[in-house]
Amino acid sequence: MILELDDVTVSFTTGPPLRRRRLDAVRGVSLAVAEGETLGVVGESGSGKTTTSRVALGLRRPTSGTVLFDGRPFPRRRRDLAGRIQAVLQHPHWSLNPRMRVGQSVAEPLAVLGRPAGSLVAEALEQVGLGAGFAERYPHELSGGQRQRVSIARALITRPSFVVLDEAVSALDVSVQAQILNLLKDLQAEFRFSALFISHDLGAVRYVADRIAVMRDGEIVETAAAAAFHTAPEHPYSRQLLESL
Ligand SMILES: Nc1ncnc2c1ncn2[C@@H]1O[C@H](COP(=O)(O)OP(=O)(O)OP(=O)(O)O)[C@@H](O)[C@H]1O
Repeated sequence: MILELDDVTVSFTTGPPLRRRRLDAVRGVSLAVAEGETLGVVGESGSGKTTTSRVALGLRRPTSGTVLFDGRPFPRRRRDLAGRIQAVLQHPHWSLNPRMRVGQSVAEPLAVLGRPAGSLVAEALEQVGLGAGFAERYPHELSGGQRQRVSIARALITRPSFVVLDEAVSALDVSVQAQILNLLKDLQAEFRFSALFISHDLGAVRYVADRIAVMRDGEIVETAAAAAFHTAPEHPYSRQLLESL
């Protein structure tokens, strides 16, 4: 397993002083992502998806439960992961620095590791269907789909074994979404990374995931192979999601 969450709970304390209360953003979540597999997590707003993605990226420690990446707890220093985990998030204009040329943004994960970029940036831009010329552009000169392609190039440039995609296509038009999902599938076939694909959109999740976990109110109510989920979802909430598609 590349990633294993076992009985993970993340709690926050919220509310005004004297009326503080505990809120579990996720509660008792167990999931595993196998080598080369894409696990899809679907759930509506507030179901705990973003918290799950932050735990999977090692950016948030669970209040209780265990998280193993490649069989071990996350290292104390993120740098020790050496680019083995990367993220693609919803709004590329948050992850891409508006003042940096695309080439510099794509090279940044390598720079952090002290590795030379050489011809890798041009190659990465070709791989996501943009072409090397895009390296000179700024994010505001790109369409939403192109920006998300840049984010993907940037995520894959360290050849991660695991990628977390959190609402990675949700901000895009439907036709552009399909292009990006196809690109992701092609890149995964080529580079064989494992992925956690998180979205409120069951259609997108079903398109890319091998298995699907359904989240509701911080808990996983069902995990099933994508094919089985399509024909025979077990949980009433899963059926409801499928019917609303
Ligand atoms: N830092 C925080 N402090 C207090 N409560 C939080 C915090 N982060 C998340 N929560 C709460 O935990 C729950 C799950 O939040 P989370 O962001 O994981 O959900 P989500 O499924 O990603 O929703 P959305 O799609 O709207 O972002 C929500 O009720 C949210 O209000």
